[in-house]
Amino acid sequence: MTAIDVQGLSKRMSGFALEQVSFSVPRGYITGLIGPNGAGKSTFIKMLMGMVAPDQGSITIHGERAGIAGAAYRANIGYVSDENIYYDCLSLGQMKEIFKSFYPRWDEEIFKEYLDRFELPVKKKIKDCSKGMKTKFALALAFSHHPDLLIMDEPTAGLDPVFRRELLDLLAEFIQDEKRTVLFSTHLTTDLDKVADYITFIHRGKLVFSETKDEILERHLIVKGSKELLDADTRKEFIGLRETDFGFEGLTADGSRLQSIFGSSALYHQPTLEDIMYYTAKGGKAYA
Ligand SMILES: Nc1ncnc2c1ncn2[C@@H]1O[C@H](COP(=O)(O)OP(=O)(O)OP(=O)(O)O)[C@@H](O)[C@H]1O
Repeated sequence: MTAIDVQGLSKRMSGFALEQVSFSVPRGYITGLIGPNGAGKSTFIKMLMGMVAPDQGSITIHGERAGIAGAAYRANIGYVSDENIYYDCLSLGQMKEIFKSFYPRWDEEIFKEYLDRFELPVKKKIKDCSKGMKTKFALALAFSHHPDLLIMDEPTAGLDPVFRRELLDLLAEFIQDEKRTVLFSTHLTTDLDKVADYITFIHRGKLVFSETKDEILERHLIVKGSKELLDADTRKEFIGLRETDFGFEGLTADGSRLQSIFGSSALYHQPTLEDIMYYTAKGGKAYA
């Protein structure tokens, strides 16, 4: 089952273009959206939420076409923005009163539980809250209207490590019934190591891959060797290369192929998600 289906999505802005992005987010799992600064993650998330209109392509959420006009599907989405989208002059309690009127499945008891759990003072004005408190408030709101889908833009940024771990546990709990789905962007790939089932990687407005985390980690390989192994053909096998006077280290997306080419003359190890992001972003331009 698919929660989100994206087909041929394009958006042009000054100095940036999201180009022909197509992938799907499976229902019942946690998908991590990764990519370097300016890759287009927030723009993509805003398109999901109907806050930015695509130039071309379509987004379908639980079978309903997403868009600026069609607001009904949004009641089923718990959304956490990376910006403060609340009124600064209001208290948390006052903001909640406005927010809940948009959500038919609003659950006051759950909201109170999250306020306690996150230690949020209901009378505190939003402008007086720390960044982490605002994120916790956004999460409390999102969890309190029984969404089927959580879409979050860098929810773990600005959170202390203890709460970050707690949030990851909450996400794992959220998808337990296998009908609910989480999509979140992050720069903290260690968060994804812990909870993500699928990874979608966007770089310079283009989709690099969207696959299960296990498949991604299995097929990519870091290769180290002496410079004699590099020639015009073997260089093409790498997504990114770091070269020194003595040797090289590079990332390939087809580990078994490179093992059959270099055999025992090179060293191999499995990359982390951070390695994959680093080499993809730097490409051939990375030097030690
Ligand atoms: N309203 C806008 N008008 C023009 N350009 C924009 C607008 N919003 C974003 N951009 C540009 O679109 C590109 C992608 O930005 P976006 O915020 O989607 O990236 P991101 O992957 O979320 O980055 P980061 O990891 O730094 O948050 C950037 O070059 C940015 O300057």
